[in-house]
Amino acid sequence: MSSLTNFRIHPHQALFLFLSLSLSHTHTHTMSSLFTSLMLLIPIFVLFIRRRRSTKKLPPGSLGIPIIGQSLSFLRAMRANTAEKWLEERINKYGPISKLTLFGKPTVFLHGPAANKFIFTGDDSVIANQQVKSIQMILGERNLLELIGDDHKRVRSALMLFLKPESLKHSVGNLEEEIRLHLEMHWQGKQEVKVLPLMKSLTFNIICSLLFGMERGARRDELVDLFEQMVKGTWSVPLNFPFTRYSRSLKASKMVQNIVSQLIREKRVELEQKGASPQQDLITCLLSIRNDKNEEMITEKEIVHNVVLVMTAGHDTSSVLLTFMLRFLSKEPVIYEAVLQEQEEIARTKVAGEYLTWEDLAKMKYTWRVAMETLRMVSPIFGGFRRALKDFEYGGYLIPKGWQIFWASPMTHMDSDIYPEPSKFDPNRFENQASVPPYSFVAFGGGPRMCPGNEFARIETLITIHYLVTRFTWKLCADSSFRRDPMPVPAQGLLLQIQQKKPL
Ligand code: HEM
Repeated sequence: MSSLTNFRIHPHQALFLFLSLSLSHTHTHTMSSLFTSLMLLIPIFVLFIRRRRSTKKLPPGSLGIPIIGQSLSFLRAMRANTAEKWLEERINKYGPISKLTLFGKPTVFLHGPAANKFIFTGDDSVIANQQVKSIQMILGERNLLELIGDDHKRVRSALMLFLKPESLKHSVGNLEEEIRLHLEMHWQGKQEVKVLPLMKSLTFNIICSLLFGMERGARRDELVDLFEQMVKGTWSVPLNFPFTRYSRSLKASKMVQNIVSQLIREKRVELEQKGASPQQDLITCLLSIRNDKNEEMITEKEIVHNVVLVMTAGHDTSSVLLTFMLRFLSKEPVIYEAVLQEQEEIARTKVAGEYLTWEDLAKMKYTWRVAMETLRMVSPIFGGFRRALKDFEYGGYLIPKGWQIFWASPMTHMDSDIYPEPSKFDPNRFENQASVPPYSFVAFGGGPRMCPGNEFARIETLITIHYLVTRFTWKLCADSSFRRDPMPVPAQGLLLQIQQKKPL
């Protein structure tokens, strides 16, 4: 546990200490020496109690109306893309630690790299990663975000078997095929495209095909519609009444889980009866992990809930990154030229139709810096929640058991002490990554729960950008402002005028 955390001593413990000391004296001394001891101990006891009380302060701020608190005003700010300003005003008013009520629970908001470190690496017997009720009910209680201790390690290592770079190396060709197919279907021959929905469809198809081994067709189409419906309710007030965003989302989640369960049944048959390779997709890989007694180590419920999590965590995030990269590249001609040059150099080494290799991806250093700068300025994940499992102190304030702990990436990413001129788009900030202070770039989180899909996201982003800059030119054709819902959504989905300059 971080040294910043001091546990409280309960009043009965202090009293017990006091009485034990006094009584041990009665065995050996006279009444007057007992009296003297008591007189000496009373000021120490009073000081002890005072100290305890002085550390018992709750953080500044107001909890507002129970359950609702500041949720509606925060969600309004998110939708108006003023959530950074909303939080900045809090920080200016109350400092980096303040209390509020979000999504039905008393919450403490913590700001800054030290707070990020504390949250990401905190002892999980004190800070649990439990999500807000609305998210938990939608994604399922056995998803990785809800698991702690050995359960978290077991399921996370199972996912990493598939998401680690050594395994992903073999997926570059398949990934490239999905991307080419997408460009042939949705970009080739078009003059105008709406980027965000296209990127969502691309990243969803990539996940369905590479991670779930799910064929294109009616089932994938049904899944994508239900999924969109499901995601909309993740950051909402958890009121389960007919026609609320939240209840629609819960209903969609049930249907998504049914589709995934059916898929698992099919994969189990393929694995047990048709000798499918465990490496063919994530679901088959999870089904094939066995203990000494040849029992499945990841339960069916865990597979369902984690497939739903990976869909959520890996699809919208990557599509937002790609969309906003195109937006920044459209507005920054010098940076666009540098990306183009890097990608053209790689394209020149290929004959028509030849696939990119793992080594090619390693050469795309500048393009990845552009991605990191995009993530700094428009993080797909605005922030996240943890829950206090015990009373603890942080920064001199008491954080009571049961409260939520809220972190928000944009507040760190736009801090001018860490990133000079934070509103300037400058990928060279990441040229020397060692110069970025720890826990200051938190687009992928940090610590033992850092995003396990970051390498997957890197590969799909680099290959997609390679094709977009080397095969097309584009121009923004409308307003490029955006709102958060809860992911960043550009106005009109980011409309681009495009022209194909080379065959795919
Ligand atoms: C640009 C793309 C992505 C971004 C910005 C992103 C961001 C994040 C962040 C910030 C967290 C940590 C949340 C927290 O600690 O509260 C996280 C966790 C997670 N991400 Fe990603 N992610 C991306 C892509 C992906 C992909 C492609 C996958 C899967 C293929 C994925 C799967 C996960 C999972 C399973 C977790 C939970 C990890 C755990 O609790 O141990 N993410 N992601």
